[in-house]
Amino acid sequence: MTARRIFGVETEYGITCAPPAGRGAGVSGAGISDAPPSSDGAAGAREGAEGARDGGAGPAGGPPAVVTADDAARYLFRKVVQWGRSSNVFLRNGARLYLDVGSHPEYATAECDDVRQLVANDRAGEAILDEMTEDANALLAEEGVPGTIHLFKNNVDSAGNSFGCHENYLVRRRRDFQAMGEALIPFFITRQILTGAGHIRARAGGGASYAFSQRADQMWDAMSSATTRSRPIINTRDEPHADADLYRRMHVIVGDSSVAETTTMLKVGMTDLLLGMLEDGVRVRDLALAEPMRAIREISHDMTATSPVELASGRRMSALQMQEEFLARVTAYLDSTGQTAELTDVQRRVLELWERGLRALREQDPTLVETELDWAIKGRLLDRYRSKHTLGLDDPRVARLSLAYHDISPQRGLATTLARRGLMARVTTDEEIADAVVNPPASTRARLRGEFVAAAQERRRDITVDWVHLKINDAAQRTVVLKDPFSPVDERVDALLAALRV
Ligand SMILES: Nc1ncnc2c1ncn2[C@@H]1O[C@H](COP(=O)(O)OP(=O)(O)OP(=O)(O)O)[C@@H](O)[C@H]1O
Ligand SMILES: [Mg+2]
Repeated sequence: MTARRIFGVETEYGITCAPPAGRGAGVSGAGISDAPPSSDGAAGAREGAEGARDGGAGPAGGPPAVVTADDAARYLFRKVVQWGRSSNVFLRNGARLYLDVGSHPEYATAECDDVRQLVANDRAGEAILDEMTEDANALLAEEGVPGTIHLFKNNVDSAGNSFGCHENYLVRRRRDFQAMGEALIPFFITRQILTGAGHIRARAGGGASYAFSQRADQMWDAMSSATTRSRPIINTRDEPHADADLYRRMHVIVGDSSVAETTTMLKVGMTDLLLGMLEDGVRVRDLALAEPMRAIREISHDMTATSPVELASGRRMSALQMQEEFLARVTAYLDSTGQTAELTDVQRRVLELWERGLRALREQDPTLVETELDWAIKGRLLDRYRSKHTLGLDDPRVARLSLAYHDISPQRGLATTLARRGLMARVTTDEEIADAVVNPPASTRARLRGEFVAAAQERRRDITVDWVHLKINDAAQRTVVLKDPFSPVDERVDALLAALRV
């Protein structure tokens, strides 16, 4: 077995309220059949928190929304606020749900220790937010407010404002955290050729081109302790949510939100395997980039993945060659340490998809991954639609179809239909997702939090919870601090639960 690791994914969602039919309704799911997406309603997905903090502009193009993104977010969270008296709550499945600055919902999965479990928990977040969206739309209808709220699992709106999908990995504390960064920065900059969500990018002189990543153009620094003023690849703010003597939390800011489960699986799974090798002391010094922030953009824009970028050593390598190096070193490390034979099924699937994704690029044959990697699934969808209707990539109908790929609604979005038709692969089952909506991961600290939240809800008791604290708000103010995210059992929590149930 590879070393056990805790990880969690935070996803910020784009939100918009589209005008009703007649004034341009939301994108329909029809795009994958023959009819064009019905209208331009959803094209103006509003900016997320980061855009708002940066003073980003409002949406460009698309009709004016009838309800602002701020108002839509308030409708979305109305029930949550009634229930939790806050728009920042922990749920009985161990996750955190909140409304950040800039009116945009964020779901942070509970701590997971297995990639498949993480994928189910990430999808559970979508299911929870979709249910909230349906409730909010019913509320709009009741109040006679025209419009439909859409939630998008993407990273950039039509005005170019960006919002994030952050990955968190528990790593053992070492003095050479910065040295790990030497290997991780070129890894994060090049993995977009596999895990990018696909992005229609307006060209300066007119027209558009397809790029790997929505997020690449938005990153400004390699490493930094701030995510608001600067936008780093790794956030070095030291907040481990665990015993600080033993651990750090690697907070990864770069990376597109993933729609396909297999893309989430690969993104987190490949990073976990590389981290295991680096934590074991293997160094990767020779792949540092000369100009990381320039390289991240160039690599995103080059769909061949074969144009060379300059390394700090003066050597020139393509993103494809660099990812081939990372994969070769991880595979050799797993072999030489006897871990290959003990990999889990999902870890084998990660290595296989990593290899096949690179082969697809080497052979320029996206059909090798066209049901598994977001950029390829979406690229195929857009290509077929464009050739059927003879449209340019810069046509607004193509932009709307592209946006519908990210709409989390099983009715209005495309993912559910694509999966049903065998055009998008799955990792989990619907049952696993339904389970993750109500139950926390059973193997981590999240289990304790989930039980505590559930017990408090049932007894209507007032509590305060965060990643490490469980507290009953009564005269005794009993608090338990959970410094070990690996541990799903704790006698102190048993006592706390007993106190809640009296
Ligand atoms: N010790 C840990 N190691 C790795 N991941 C963790 C650990 N504890 C919690 N996590 C995960 O980290 C994520 C934290 O999400 P949260 O949105 O609260 O992030 P934050 O960076 O602390 O806060 P913010 O987004 O407000 O800046 C969750 O997905 C959670 O499961
Ligand atoms: Mg967060």
